[in-house]
Amino acid sequence: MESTPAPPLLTPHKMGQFDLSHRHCNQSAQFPFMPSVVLAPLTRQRSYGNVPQPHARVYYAQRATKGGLLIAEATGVSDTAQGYKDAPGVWTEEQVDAWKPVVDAVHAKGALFFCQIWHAGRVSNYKLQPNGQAPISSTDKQVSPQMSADGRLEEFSPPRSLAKDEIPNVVDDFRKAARNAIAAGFDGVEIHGAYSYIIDQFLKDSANDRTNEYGGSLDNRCRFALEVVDAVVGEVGGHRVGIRLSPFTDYMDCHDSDPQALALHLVNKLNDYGILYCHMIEPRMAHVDGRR
Ligand SMILES: Cc1cc2nc3c(=O)[nH]c(=O)nc-3n(C[C@H](O)[C@H](O)[C@H](O)COP(=O)(O)O)c2cc1C
Repeated sequence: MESTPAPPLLTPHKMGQFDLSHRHCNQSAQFPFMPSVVLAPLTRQRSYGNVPQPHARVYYAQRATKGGLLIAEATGVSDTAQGYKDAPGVWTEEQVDAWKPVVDAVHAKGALFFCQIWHAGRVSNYKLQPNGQAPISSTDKQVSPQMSADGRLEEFSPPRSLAKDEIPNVVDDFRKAARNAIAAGFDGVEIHGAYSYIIDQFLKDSANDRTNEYGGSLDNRCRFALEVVDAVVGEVGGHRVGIRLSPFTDYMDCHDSDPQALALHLVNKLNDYGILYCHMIEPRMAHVDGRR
């Protein structure tokens, strides 16, 4: 009987300074459905009051193995970052302290743990915002109501387009969140630049209607994303910074008229920052993927 070669999934892989026990394989003709053994970030909405709870230790430790890599669920960088009730944050001391035992539990199993730092931008509503204010974004265009996975109609509030002089504060929130994540013990951070949240809103021309240096040309639309990368790398070092991008997704009214040009422009620019990895959602997945 002909034997099929074993997929090289369980072979060690060096990712920068990190020794992983399993490869993060690409799809190939030989292995068309090659899975990844990195735990993808998955929003759980069980961090009551935006504070990680003791049950998160069990949840993440159950998914940790020696030399494995886990990416934590989208974790808010500030009190305006929230887009889902009870998503965790990493902007307060209480949140940082609450993450510590979760990170320790993952490390005790010998795995690596990155925190996905996130700002929802306009994918939010008044109820989730401090003092019931409008969500902030690249634009004041509202996301149209969307059907959620469980069949409910999700509604979003009209956002407020950030003034140019407010943008550095949001960039700084990402920087501080990265510092806090490292203080909590995470091995690194993944900047959430995908799936229609604030960074994606600046990147894509359906959601970025700005006319100043943060809108229009590719250079201008990528400016916010790259300022975030620069700030985060400056704070914690590129050797522990990854980014997730989805130029090809069309989700929450956030799409681009030329995603390939956007993707190429962005990854070329990212080369200047020496980051650890860029996880780009594949075009083939873009039409089926992207719940969050
Ligand atoms: C319930 C749920 C929550 C998710 N939360 C996040 C998240 O917090 N951050 C993120 O980048 N992606 C999130 N995603 C997207 C997943 O990480 C992943 O990209 C998607 O499920 C496709 O993965 P697959 O190709 O392995 O099925 C979420 C997906 C689901 C279904």
